[in-house]
Amino acid sequence: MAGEGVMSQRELWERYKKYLCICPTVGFTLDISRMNFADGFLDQMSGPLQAAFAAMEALEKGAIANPDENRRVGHYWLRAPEMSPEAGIGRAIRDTLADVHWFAEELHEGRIAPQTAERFTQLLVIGIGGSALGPQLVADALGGPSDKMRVFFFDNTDPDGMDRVLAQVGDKLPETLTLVVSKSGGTKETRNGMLEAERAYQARGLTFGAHAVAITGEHSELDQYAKKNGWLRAFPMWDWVGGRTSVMSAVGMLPARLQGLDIDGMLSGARDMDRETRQRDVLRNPAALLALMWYHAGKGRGTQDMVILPYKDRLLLMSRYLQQLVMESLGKEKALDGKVVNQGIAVYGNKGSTDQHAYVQQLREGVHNFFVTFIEVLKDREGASLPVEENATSGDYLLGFLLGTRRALFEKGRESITLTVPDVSARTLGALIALYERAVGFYASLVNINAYHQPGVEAGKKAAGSVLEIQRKLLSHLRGTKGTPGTAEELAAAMGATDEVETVFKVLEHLAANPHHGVKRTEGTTPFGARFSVK
Ligand SMILES: O=P(O)(O)OC[C@H]1O[C@H](O)[C@H](O)[C@@H](O)[C@@H]1O
Repeated sequence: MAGEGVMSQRELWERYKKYLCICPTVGFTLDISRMNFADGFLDQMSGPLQAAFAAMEALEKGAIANPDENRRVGHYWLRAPEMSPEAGIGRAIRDTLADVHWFAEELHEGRIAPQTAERFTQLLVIGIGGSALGPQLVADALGGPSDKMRVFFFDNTDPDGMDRVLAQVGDKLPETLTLVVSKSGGTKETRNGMLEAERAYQARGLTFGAHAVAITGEHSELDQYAKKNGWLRAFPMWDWVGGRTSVMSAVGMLPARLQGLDIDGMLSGARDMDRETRQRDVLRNPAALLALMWYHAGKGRGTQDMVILPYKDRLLLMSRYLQQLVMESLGKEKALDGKVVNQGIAVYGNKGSTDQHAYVQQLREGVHNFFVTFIEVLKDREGASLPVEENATSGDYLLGFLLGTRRALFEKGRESITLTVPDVSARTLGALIALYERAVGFYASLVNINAYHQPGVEAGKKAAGSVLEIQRKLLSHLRGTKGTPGTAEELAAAMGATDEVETVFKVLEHLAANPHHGVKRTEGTTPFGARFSVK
């Protein structure tokens, strides 16, 4: 099979009907007719898929599904606490959710109030990775003019990025609640963001703790800091919830509820999708079908990139969210049996039809290393639409462009999945997230990897730590020599770090570009001959 050149429209319609997966409880359909798998493929995969179902069932019952970290994997319990393997876990989930509702209610009513203003009206969320991407997606997808609080994010250690956000908050800082979110409680970017926020409050004569809430693991560094400094509250994160699947814990639920969003709707959408994706009949299970299509597209080795194209502005951040969920879960060096496999699937995308005017040219004609997932949203907007032409609205065009692009790609043998959802409501978003969480879990089983750890992330963090260590040594050396300038090579040698001369050079260039440490740069005859000193 090689696209519409080979299959007639009539045959495609038959294929569409044959394979369409309908999820009645959430109103989704998943169409895999434009994936060129052979007729026997689903049968062929039934053995490995049954094993994936069994592994998922064990995971949901509380098995150690993350063996490297010796942890359970409990994000499905967050929307079905009665399924958790211990009563204590179920209780913790319910109590935390009740607390989230209570806290938001108290805050909206002004019974929990800021130090000097009458009410909290703004929300600054500080976190990174799984502690930011979910909350950002939810805030952007579901937010609107009737929100109870305006939401901002620090999701990096970029000083200018933080200045930009604080400038937007502006005079409303006294009415701003800051949530600091970190499962481990030790992530440096988040720690830095917290310290920068703290300084901003102090600069206005405000006590940070009276405006701050932590969401973190018990006894973490952040938890201790929050307690010591009298923060308003700390909400828990549990070790059986991974960062990238934490959006339905307090991590996502607290900011969303504070914003005034329907978190119960989100949880119910996820719960219903979980039920749909527990079915063992593959044609009724959209998560199993997704995982199988990923396997088909990339031959179980991730050779094809996953392009996520929602035709809806509100779902713009979906691809960013899925980038972490898919790539951090599936991008692994070793299989569960220790064999080197270098697995993963690359994810990118923004939104249609916008991207049709950017990279879709390459998708149709260029290097053939991807498959597309179109996300179609049936509901155009609240209320009626303007006719932009006779019998056509802007929303009709959106569908026209989606179907047109899908056809143009398929004509060239480029495959796509089409996921159709009714709207962008809290329920739909919960179901969408749940669908991908489970698809990732199934796919990980199909390729025999641990989806729930991230050993590769540590290497970068450690290396960053040693850069900062070199900088500390360098500055103390420069201060000790009282203004004697040196080149990067001379300074590295003097510090006994000849091998690290490139790092020394990069650090010096950065220090000299910023006023804080008082490092001065004098031009040399070559770029590498510049001399550096501290006054
Ligand atoms: O929530 P935190 O502990 O601060 O972690 C934030 C993020 O950073 C880590 O490096 C992990 O790779 C992510 O999975 C995690 O979501």
